[in-house]
Amino acid sequence: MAGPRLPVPRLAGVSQEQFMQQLYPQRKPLVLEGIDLGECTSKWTVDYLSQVGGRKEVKIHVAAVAQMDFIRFFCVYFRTLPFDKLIQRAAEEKHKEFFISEDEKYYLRSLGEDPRKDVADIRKQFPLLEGDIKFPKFFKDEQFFSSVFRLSSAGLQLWTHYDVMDNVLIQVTGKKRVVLFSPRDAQYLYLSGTKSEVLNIDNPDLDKYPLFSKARRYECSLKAGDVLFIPALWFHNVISEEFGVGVNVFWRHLPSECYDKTDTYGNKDPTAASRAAQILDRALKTLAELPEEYRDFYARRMVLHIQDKAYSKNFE
Ligand SMILES: O=C(O)CCC(=O)C(=O)O
Ligand SMILES: [Fe+2]
Repeated sequence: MAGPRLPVPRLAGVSQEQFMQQLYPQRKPLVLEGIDLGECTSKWTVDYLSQVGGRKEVKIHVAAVAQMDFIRFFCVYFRTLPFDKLIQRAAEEKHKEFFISEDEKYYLRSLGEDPRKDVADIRKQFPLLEGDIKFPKFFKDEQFFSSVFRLSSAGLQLWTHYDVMDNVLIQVTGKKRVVLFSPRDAQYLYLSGTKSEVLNIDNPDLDKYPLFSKARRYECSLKAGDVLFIPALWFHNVISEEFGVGVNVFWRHLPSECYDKTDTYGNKDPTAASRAAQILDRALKTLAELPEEYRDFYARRMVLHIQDKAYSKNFE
């Protein structure tokens, strides 16, 4: 049986004050309608983007199947294309020129100039597009982390993952379906790093992933002009129902010193969480010195201790 399904609330005409004071502190996803995004929603056609976005080489994922398999990267390839070529290919269904197959799909997540050192910022990498888009003014300027240009072929599905920044995902053109899961349901998602191993969320293999049926599934459809607020740590899985482009803006929720300074993607765990995970690995190595019966007993006691000391009492 599939888990409970819940709609993501949609709200129109939300002011900065209402967002900051009432909505943001709830740490729940929301679709915001009617936000002033500038001219991008009408201007960013395939022709316009291929002309104005330029010929610069961009790194992309090319998928021979719609559901990208990030675990084995089976049928997913990393390639580069000039931006204008990418736009044209991603917007068409069958390709005359292709890497793997005539119906391959494309995904762009834009990167910084030097992806190891710089965060993505659409205003720097695509300066001619900057004037067309206004970021929602919900956050303080100093919270800004990055702005990422995203582009996807129709039908492509991005695996379920979490990011560590607050996020406003601006759907500029095209439609997509986004399914979200609460950070509190992480125990049902079979995580591998920041990603869930359950690729087929609509028809999951429950023999392999029985707990997945307990995960509460929040769902929304985004159309051009919609903005989805994804709080940090909320899992999201995205299917592009049509070819479309979007921009997501990551904002820091915590003070900047809490984040990993080498993170350019917005998905490295806060440093205190990584340090705690390293200490836990050491604790596990120490427990391994005991025979199984004792290791099991003390491991269970440690789990109870963590639950008692570190779980929040405020969450359902
Ligand atoms: O809409 C997309 O293509 C992916 C969105 C996403 O993962 C993000 O904004 O963090
Ligand atoms: Fe994401």
